[in-house]
Amino acid sequence: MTSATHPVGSGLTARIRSEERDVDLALTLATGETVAVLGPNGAGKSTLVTALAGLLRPDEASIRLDGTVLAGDGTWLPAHRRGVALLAQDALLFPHLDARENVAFGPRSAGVPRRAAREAAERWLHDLGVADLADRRPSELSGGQAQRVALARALATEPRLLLLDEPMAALDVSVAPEIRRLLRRVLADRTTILVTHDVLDALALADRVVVVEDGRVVEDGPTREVLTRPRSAFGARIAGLDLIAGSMRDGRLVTPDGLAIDGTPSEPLPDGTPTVAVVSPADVAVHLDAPGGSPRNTMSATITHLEPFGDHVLVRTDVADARITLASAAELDLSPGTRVHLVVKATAVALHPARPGAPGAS
Ligand SMILES: Nc1ncnc2c1ncn2[C@@H]1O[C@H](COP(=O)(O)OP(=O)(O)OP(=O)(O)O)[C@@H](O)[C@H]1O
Repeated sequence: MTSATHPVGSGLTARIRSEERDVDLALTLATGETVAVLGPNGAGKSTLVTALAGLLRPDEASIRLDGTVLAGDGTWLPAHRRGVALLAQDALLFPHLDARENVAFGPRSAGVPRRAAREAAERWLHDLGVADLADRRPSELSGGQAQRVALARALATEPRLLLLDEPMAALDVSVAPEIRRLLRRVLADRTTILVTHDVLDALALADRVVVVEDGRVVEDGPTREVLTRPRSAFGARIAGLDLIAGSMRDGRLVTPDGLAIDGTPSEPLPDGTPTVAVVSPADVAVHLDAPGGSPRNTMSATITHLEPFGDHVLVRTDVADARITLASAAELDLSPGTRVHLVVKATAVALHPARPGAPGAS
């Protein structure tokens, strides 16, 4: 039900500048693209989304969405005329309306007759798996249920741009995977900006990652590239992870090169699911000879380079990176070109579904 309503156009071009907040951000999105915006507290992420939504008017804004000027050249379209929907951390449903009325509110405000708006609301509630909660008020919903209703309300307005500001942050950790899975389906062909602190959200949902620091964009690139080879301080703090892409076969991740990796799935991953193995380089050991006999993953690799990392060394290879002590690096006499075996316990490997079509995910 999403694709028929998704207009074809040129996507989003935006520049937002606020002197008071010391924010100057420029961003472009192709139609249908999902971009994750990551950054530390106070970086300017909320300023960006509230300005795009039309809720905050910065000193300067130039925003064009699918060929329509939302802001700039003397124009400042009010929030309800932008075709932009914002879903925040808290569902912010109207407490006196039931779920159906909450979802119907958007189409009603856009002039859709009462009955058609109700029908649209029921379709969306059904699509998001909460049709049976249509008569409940927000106080009778769990956090996850309320967030599904809030998402239905956002989508029922048929937005051309969807803004998600930490949509899973207020949810119980046990509910987050389910909502992430739902979002993966819903966002597949939608132009979306997802503000998140969570690397997994970026991996599972985003085509591209933009890192914002001190009110400026400091990184912008494909998700896996930014997360594995961060160039900014914040990028390095949240990422610097080993990400190995493949798809599931017989309960293991198998890479396009045929490497099979055991790990702990974050959710049920049926055969064929595009998957990314996430490993911290600190959990990867380096051996010159293949160790035998233990239930561990062993990967043959060639060292590409070695980087000092405090009292450790980051051993970069063509497969994954390992962080080992200076003493062991010296003992192993490692250098670029050395063939090694990387060893990691299955319990230290998290297997997460990847966005279909993500680079490297087969
Ligand atoms: N209402 C406000 N009035 C003035 N300055 C503000 C206001 N809200 C935020 N700021 C300032 O604007 C800058 C950007 O803040 P913003 O809230 O956009 O960051 P953020 O990346 O969303 O942070 P967080 O992750 O904590 O939500 C910060 O310097 C912040 O102190």
